[in-house]
Amino acid sequence: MASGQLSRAEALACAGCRHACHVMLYCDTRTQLFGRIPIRHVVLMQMRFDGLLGFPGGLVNPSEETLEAGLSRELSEELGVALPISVEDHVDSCHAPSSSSSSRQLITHFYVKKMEEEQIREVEKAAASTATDHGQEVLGMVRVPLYAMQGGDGGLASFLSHSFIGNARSQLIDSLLSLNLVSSAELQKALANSLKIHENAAEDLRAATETLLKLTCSGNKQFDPQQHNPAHA
Ligand SMILES: O=c1[nH]cnc2c1ncn2[C@H]1C[C@H](O)[C@@H](COP(=O)(O)OP(=O)(O)O)O1
Repeated sequence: MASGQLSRAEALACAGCRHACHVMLYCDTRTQLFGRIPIRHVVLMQMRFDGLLGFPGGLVNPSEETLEAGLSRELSEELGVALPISVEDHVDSCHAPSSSSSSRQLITHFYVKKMEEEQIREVEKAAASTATDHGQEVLGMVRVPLYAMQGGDGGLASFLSHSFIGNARSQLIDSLLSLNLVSSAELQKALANSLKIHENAAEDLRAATETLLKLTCSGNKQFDPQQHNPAHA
């Protein structure tokens, strides 16, 4: 067992811990992007309310429900379908990085479930139409692009450079590797390109901040606070 990981029994024995369960739903596909780039697999993630990428799921109370029943309940809220999740779908449990929002330690339980392509399409449709969380806690489902394009920058590398909640990025990378959805060479290239994209994005953000400051300053020259403050009238 990798460091930081817990057995299911150890995790459930943790008194006072909070528990969250999330699942990676995926399928094989023969479809090709632009009729030439094999998509190979559809892997579902979601854009959360906080602007971060994560897997569907949420907090579960093991004193009231099993981890799997709790996960299935969360999925009906987020995806609009109550997918049955079983103990066999469980991949690992581990302590989440500590957060300032709660003093109680969080344990995250991760599951992986393989589905048929048609079932994945049904999930996507329901998530955007009947799911109660759509547009609120979940801003939308997204498919993870597993291919590389545009000299290696586009596709998986670009996707991995986004911001993820908790350990969701490593849950994705570990699963892609262990399920052989992407080779380790492809992943290494994607991660190396992702780091470069991240550095360029930091530059872009600095430039955008400077532009905003300049615009704010030039705007403020036209707006004379002395004239608009009743105390100076
Ligand atoms: O995809 C994830 N992978 C690992 N940890 C995650 C993921 N999504 C959320 N989390 C962590 C961080 C969150 O604070 C808790 C609770 O999850 P959340 O989905 O926000 O729970 P609720 O919908 O509010 O029940 O788990």
